[in-house]
Amino acid sequence: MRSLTRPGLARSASYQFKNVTVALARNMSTEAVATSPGSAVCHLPTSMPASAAPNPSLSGTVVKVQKGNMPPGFRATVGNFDTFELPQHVTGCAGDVAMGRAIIQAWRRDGILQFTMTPEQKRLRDAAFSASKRFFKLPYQEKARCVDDQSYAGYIASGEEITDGVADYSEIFTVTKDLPLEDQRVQAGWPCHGPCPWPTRIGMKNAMKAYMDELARCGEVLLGLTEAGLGLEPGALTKYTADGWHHSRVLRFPARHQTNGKGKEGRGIGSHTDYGLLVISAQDNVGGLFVRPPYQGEDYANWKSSAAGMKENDEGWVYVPPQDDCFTVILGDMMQYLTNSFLKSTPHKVGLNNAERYTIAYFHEPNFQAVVKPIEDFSNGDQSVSFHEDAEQDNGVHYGTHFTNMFMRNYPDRITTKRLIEENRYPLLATKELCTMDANRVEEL
Ligand SMILES: O=C(O)CCC(=O)C(=O)O
Ligand SMILES: [Fe+2]
Repeated sequence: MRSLTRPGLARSASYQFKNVTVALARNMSTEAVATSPGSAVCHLPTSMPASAAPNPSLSGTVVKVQKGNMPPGFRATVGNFDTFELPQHVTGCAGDVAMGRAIIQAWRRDGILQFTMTPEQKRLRDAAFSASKRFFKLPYQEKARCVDDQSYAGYIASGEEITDGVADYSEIFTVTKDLPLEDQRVQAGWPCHGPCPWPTRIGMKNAMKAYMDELARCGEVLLGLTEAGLGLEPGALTKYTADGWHHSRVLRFPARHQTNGKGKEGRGIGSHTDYGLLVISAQDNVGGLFVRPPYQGEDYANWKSSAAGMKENDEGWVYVPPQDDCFTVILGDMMQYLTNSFLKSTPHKVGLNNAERYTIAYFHEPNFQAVVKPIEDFSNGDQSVSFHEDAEQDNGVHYGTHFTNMFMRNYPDRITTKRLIEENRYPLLATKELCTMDANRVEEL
């Protein structure tokens, strides 16, 4: 097996560190477990990685897992990720800073972390998964009617989604912002804006709405902790998520065919990165997800050129074992761009297993109109990072354009893509109106 070096907190060539005190990523600073003085409400990771107990995800051991767990035909390290218990609110207390730093270290080391579900979150998750199962059991004709020609929301049949030119066998219901036809943005023909074509009778709309509202709250908490961990002003990240383009993919993966869950006839989802800030997922107990931790020398910028298909068949993937009552959180392209790759968008892929698999991925995103700009100065514990001298001299990334590009590429034959092209809507993305969030919400755009 090719040996892969992990960056830990090592500087990348384009970073300029001030006060370089580089701690080993694995050697968690004591600050990370320090409680806030006099605070009873501070919250700490439920399982902090102890430096004495190496995280197996880093051991480099290749493990063959028994049937019914890791999809057959795959070789990967089995992950054992840091698990956090999130606070209800972020106040900026010492505990928030400590947890923010621990969260950042986990993402920089593993590309993924977990947080535990509250009883209420378990209830919402169960209701959403039940609705998902009711939906996918509907007759094909009924599911196929759940399509909209202006938004990308609705049903995606198995084999319809294309990643890196190859069909994926996931069956999906996408939920995007459910905008009525009278909405001004829909009237104006803004790309991707339109209703969500919910199925009738099966209670999916209410279940998904309640689930996504709760994850939107968690997404804001995670961004708040990330701000605290990076030493940023409150709002440095969350200013982008006002009326964020949050969406979800409700997924069902069929059981594999004879092709070992790989290749044209049996791939779950090919390797890719997702587009926005955070992806918060819940999976059932079947297993199929793999993530690729940040490796030195592996640099992708999916907003510039597609990262789909990268390293798909290489060594170095980490299996994400189903973990009872935990959400996983990976990072998206906009988080990478904002932090100048200090936090990288997490490559991941899905293999088909012996049994069908259900999962729901929630995407916590910037506002569709947001133009995201890299943050010039931040810190991570003792380590300060500045991009003043190296900052890319570009005009930022327009999130709505990135989202539209991704969906047009993944669904080239969908009615939504055809209408977008026929009505020449794409150039609207470059107009001032579509590239500027409300000035009260995001300054300096
Ligand atoms: O199935 C999963 O766990 C992940 C799904 C995924 O990567 C996606 O929907 O973009
Ligand atoms: Fe994904």
